[in-house]
Amino acid sequence: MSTTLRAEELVVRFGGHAAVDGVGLTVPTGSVTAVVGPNGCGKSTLLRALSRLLPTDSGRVLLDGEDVRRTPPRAFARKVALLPQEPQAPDGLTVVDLVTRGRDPHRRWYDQWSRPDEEIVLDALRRTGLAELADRPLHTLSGGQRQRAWIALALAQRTDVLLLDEPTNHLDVAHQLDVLDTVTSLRGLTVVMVLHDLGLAARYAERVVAMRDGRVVASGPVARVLTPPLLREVFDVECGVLTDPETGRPVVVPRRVVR
Ligand SMILES: Nc1ncnc2c1ncn2[C@@H]1O[C@H](COP(=O)(O)OP(=O)(O)OP(=O)(O)O)[C@@H](O)[C@H]1O
Repeated sequence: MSTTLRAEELVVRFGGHAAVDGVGLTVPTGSVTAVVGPNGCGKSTLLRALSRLLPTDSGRVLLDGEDVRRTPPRAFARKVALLPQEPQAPDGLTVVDLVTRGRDPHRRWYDQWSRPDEEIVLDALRRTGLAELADRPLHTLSGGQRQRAWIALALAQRTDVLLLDEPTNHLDVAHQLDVLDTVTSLRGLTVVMVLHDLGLAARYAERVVAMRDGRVVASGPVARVLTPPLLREVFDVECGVLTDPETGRPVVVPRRVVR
């Protein structure tokens, strides 16, 4: 487990507008990074560019030192899994069908479904609390159950890198903690996740990338980035930053908008 991910001077434009505007990023192997910033600042676009879902206008993404445009899609999918913001599945697909697809990059069309594949899928279902719902069609699930099924799919891919766009979307507080405990406790896994909840970012991430207007305003260890002046600059919100007496980690208290 030692896949390295790096972006150099990335630019992604939609029409004339640069949604990602010269972003450089080095993601330390085995670290957990939260990408934060206001609506429309380019977080999802950055994640999609990192996962090669979006072509870049300039700059490059390097995976283990190789430009990802040269990495074949299946090889890429064995190393990097993406949870997009609003994933879509064909009608009628069941939870287990979806999670089983996580094994596709690891299997050739003529390979038999193996015991290890089966165990990996069951493990992903268990870790996301979905074992009981495995045979349910996705469209019959609640929003939070469906979100967990997509996370199970990403886990079943058994990649070194997980890119998660708002993984806690639709989740109740217990499942938010469950999912983030799971993805941040898998040893050696490199996680980059977009989070709107600064409390969760402060609690789970080791590093924070703060974006505004397509650019990285600050990037580094949580306590260095989640500071009142920086939060004001990025979000136009005055915040208090306290220390959780139990964990010693920062707790962000939003106080007022200062536009
Ligand atoms: N396919 C697209 N076509 C045109 N503009 C787009 C497209 N996708 C994103 N944009 C624009 O690019 C900018 C960045 O969008 P992006 O979704 O990356 O923001 P975000 O930071 O993830 O926002 P949010 O917090 O609201 O999810 C926005 O101005 C958005 O309107």
